[in-house]
Amino acid sequence: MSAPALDLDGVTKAFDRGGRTVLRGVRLEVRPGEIVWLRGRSGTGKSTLLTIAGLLTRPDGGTVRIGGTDTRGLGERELAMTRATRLGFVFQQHNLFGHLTAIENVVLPAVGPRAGARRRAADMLAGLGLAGRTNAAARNLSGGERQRIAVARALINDPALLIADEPVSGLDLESAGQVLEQFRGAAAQGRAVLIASHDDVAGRIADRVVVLSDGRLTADTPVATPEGA
Ligand SMILES: Nc1ncnc2c1ncn2[C@@H]1O[C@H](COP(=O)(O)OP(=O)(O)OP(=O)(O)O)[C@@H](O)[C@H]1O
Repeated sequence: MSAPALDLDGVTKAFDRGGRTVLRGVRLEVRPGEIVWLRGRSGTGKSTLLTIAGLLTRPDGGTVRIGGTDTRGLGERELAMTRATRLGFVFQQHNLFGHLTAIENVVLPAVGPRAGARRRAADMLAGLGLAGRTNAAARNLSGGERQRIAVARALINDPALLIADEPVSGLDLESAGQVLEQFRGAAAQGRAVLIASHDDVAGRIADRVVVLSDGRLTADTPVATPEGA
């Protein structure tokens, strides 16, 4: 069996000021092709957990393995390279550059030859029903279109693990459904997907749900997929 795309073991994190311990020994595996939905009340530390899983924040203790590689020994350059080539991120605020076109935003983080990246980006945008919007400035697109472009951007380097923090928050149901379909497609291609979301709609695509409470993942319940979903 292949290594988990993400393996967190005994992860702890406290923030200096106020001395709050946010994570108290989190254990989580996400396997290739699996979609895990991370839930928890506001302020419980979901974003903190995602930034640790995404190698943007170092934990105080515990291990973070990406594709079986222990990241503790990696320096900043190696962490940055791992982030760029093996991880994809989607945030609540799509973080697109408004003055750049849709395709320019998707290609921006591409590693390797530009021409190939542009072809892949154009294919992805076409697959998202955005072929006609390829050269539109991001600021002129709807929130749902921008978030679909943000997912395409996260996939440009063919990451093994996709990490999404509140990716459908504020979107109407149809747009949210389209964004979630992209995650489902990414998982069908063998990518692992970890989504933190307050929206129950995330349950439509999740294989598992884990709940963060008091610094630990306290529940790990299979999600029933509704008929026809
Ligand atoms: N850089 C930081 N410095 C100090 N405290 C922080 C920092 N980042 C987060 N925190 C604190 O850690 C706790 C968890 O925050 P986090 O954003 O991870 O929660 P969350 O579950 O994602 O919340 P929400 O659902 O509201 O987005 C909060 O009390 C927050 O104030």
